[in-house]
Amino acid sequence: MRMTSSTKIMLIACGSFSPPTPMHFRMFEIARDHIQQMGLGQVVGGIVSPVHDSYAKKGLVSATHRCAMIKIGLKTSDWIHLSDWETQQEEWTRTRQVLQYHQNYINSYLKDTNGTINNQHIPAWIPEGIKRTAGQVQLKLLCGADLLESFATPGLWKDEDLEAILGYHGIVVISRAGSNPEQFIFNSDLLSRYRRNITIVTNWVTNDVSSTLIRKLLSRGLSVKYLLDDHVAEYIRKFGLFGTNNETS
Ligand SMILES: Nc1ncnc2c1ncn2[C@@H]1O[C@H](COP(=O)(O)OP(=O)(O)OP(=O)(O)O)[C@@H](O)[C@H]1O
Ligand SMILES: NC(=O)c1ccc[n+]([C@@H]2O[C@H](COP(=O)(O)O)[C@@H](O)[C@H]2O)c1
Repeated sequence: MRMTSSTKIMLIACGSFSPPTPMHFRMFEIARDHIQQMGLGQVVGGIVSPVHDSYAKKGLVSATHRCAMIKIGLKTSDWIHLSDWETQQEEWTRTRQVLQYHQNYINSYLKDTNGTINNQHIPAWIPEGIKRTAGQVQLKLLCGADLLESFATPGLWKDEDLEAILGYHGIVVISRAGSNPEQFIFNSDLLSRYRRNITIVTNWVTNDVSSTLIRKLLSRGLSVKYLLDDHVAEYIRKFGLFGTNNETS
C-alpha cells in the first residue's frame, strides 16, 4: 500500500457522535490538508459513520437523532458525508467490518462499468464524479489519538482486526491534548510493525472539545454556544436531548 501524490484516498471516522462536535468534522479538514501537502495522496471524500444503538455507550442518544445532527452539522461541507449503514445493521459492527463494507462498496461501484449499481440507490457518501477518477480508492480510518490508544485496552480490539485495519487500510491519527501517538506506537510491537501505514497529523490548534464535555454543559443548563454548531444545538433543544428539556443551553 505505497502512497504517492496520485493515490486516491477516502477517510472514514467511526464513533458515537453523541452529539457531533465541530471537532469531529474539523479533523477531516486537518487530515486532508496534511495528506495533500505531504504528497501522500489526494483525498476524494470523507465518511462519518455513527455507531449502532446497541453499542450502548453512556450518553448515546438514538441513531436517528445522531444521524440527523450529523447531517445538520455537515450541511456546509461539500466533501464529508454521513453513512448510516452501521446504524441500520441488526447489531453493533466491528470497525474492521465497517471499513471492509465501505471499501467493498467503493470497489464495486468503481468497477461497475455497465451501470448496474447506477440503477440502485447510490449512498450519499459516494463522492460525486468519483467514477471519472482513474484507478483505485483507498479507504483509511480517521481517528483521534485516544482511539489509537484504545487499541491497547485488553479485550477491546481483536489482533486480527487491527492487523487488517492497519495492513489493508491504514489509519490517519489526529493528535489530541494529553496524547503522544509517536510514543504510543513506539511502545507497541504491532503498531511499530505497521508504522508506515499510520499517518500522524499534528493538530496545531488543539481543541479538546469532546461529546462528553458538551453533554455535561447541556445537562447542567450551561451554554454550548461557539462550541457546537448553532443548528445542532437548536435540534438538541427541540428534542430535549442530553437533559436539556427545553431549558436554555
Ligand atoms: N477534540 C478532538 N481531537 C481529536 N480527535 C477527536 C476529538 N474529538 C473527537 N475526536 C475523535 O473523533 C472520533 C469519534 O469520537 P467519539 O464520537 O467517540 O467522540 P468523543 O468526543 O471522543 O466522544 P465521547 O466524549 O462521548 O467519548 C474518535 O476517533 C475521536 O478520537
Ligand atoms: N473491536 C472493535 O472494532 C472496536 C472496539 C472499540 C471501539 N470500536 C469503535 O470505535 C468507535 C469509538 O468508540 P468509543 O467511543 O467507545 O471510543 C466506535 O465506532 C466503535 O464501534 C471498535
